[in-house]
Amino acid sequence: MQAPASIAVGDDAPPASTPDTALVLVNLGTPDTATPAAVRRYLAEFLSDRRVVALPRALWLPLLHLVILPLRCKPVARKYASIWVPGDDGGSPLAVYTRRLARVVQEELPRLRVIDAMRYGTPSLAARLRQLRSEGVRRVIVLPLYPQYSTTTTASVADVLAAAGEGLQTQMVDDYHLDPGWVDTVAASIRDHRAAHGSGAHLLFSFHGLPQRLVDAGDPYASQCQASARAVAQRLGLADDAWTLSYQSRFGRDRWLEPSTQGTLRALAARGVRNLDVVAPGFPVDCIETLEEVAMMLAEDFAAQFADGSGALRYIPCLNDRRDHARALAAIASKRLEAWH
Ligand SMILES: C=CC1=C(C)c2cc3[nH]c(cc4nc(cc5[nH]c(cc1n2)c(C)c5CCC(=O)O)C(CCC(=O)O)=C4C)c(C)c3C=C
Ligand SMILES: [Fe+2]
Ligand SMILES: [Fe+2]
Repeated sequence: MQAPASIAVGDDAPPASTPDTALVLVNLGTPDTATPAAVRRYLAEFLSDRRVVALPRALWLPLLHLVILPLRCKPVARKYASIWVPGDDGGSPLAVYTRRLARVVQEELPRLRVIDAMRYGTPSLAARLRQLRSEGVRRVIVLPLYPQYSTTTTASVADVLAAAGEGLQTQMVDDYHLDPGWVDTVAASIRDHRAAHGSGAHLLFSFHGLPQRLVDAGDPYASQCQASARAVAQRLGLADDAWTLSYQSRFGRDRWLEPSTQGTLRALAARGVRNLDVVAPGFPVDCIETLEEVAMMLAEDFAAQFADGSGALRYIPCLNDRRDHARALAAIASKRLEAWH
């Protein structure tokens, strides 16, 4: 389904005189409602992307539509319902926080037009590019909200830009996994959380996983995750044995990156770590993978490792619409802008 070329309502309305340069913050995408039908629509688009699942189409598409989607859409819709943000400005957390983040980045960059877009679902990146063209925007900086580059995520945004960016001068930020402003902001969010809620005995960096096969084929994602975690730990002055990196959100039967977050939580519990802080700096905004998988399911699993009820996983929220997050992204975009002058 495609949105009309110009949807200028509410927050989407361009300022009276539209700047000729725009910044588009692109996130993965998420269902429009917490219903099995919407989840099915979203997952069908997402999981049909060859960048995400590279299996031969003749094998994968029947498996996806006849087995995976029918099995998955109902339980996943229930998960989304458990984290849905209420209110007029509510919706799926990923959509809500991406939209709010774009508004704060807009405040930081008054001379640019700043909008959000999604790789899958709505508002689609292709529709946003059409909208910007119709508003008279000539130059677009595309900033995928993936701090670490992966062929499955970042390159897929580049695919859309190549297909739908005609008539626009475009630049894309490939990654920002060691950007000093971003590293500072992640470190500050951990420090703030520890100051407010007490410091756990250990810090776990949990990143979204990836099939090992892609890493073996040269995807830089895992090494960028490691570099990000190390940089943040260094910024916090943490000793090497005070933090661990792991990968969450497995999907399918392939071998995924190790160690898994669930296995790591259990190993840390067995080692006697009772109070564990978990942060997910691969996710710029909170979503089903952080709020449901980590803050609900994995937190329960961790607590269950201690029969006397003494264990607690403390989830540190994503950067979301924090002012320093918006400033860090604005600075990354501004650097790209300078390259154009
Ligand atoms: C083969 C499958 C998948 C790959 C490869 C993959 C890579 C990948 N994903 C993200 C970020 C997010 N993924 C999210 C949800 C999600 N991811 C997959 C599968 C793969 N991801 C599925 C099936 C789902 C949907 C949820 C479910 O059915 O369990 C999300 C959250 C979306 C939301 O609506 O909240 C994010 C964000 C990265 C960064 C990445 C590769 C590096
Ligand atoms: Fe994913
Ligand atoms: Fe998940």
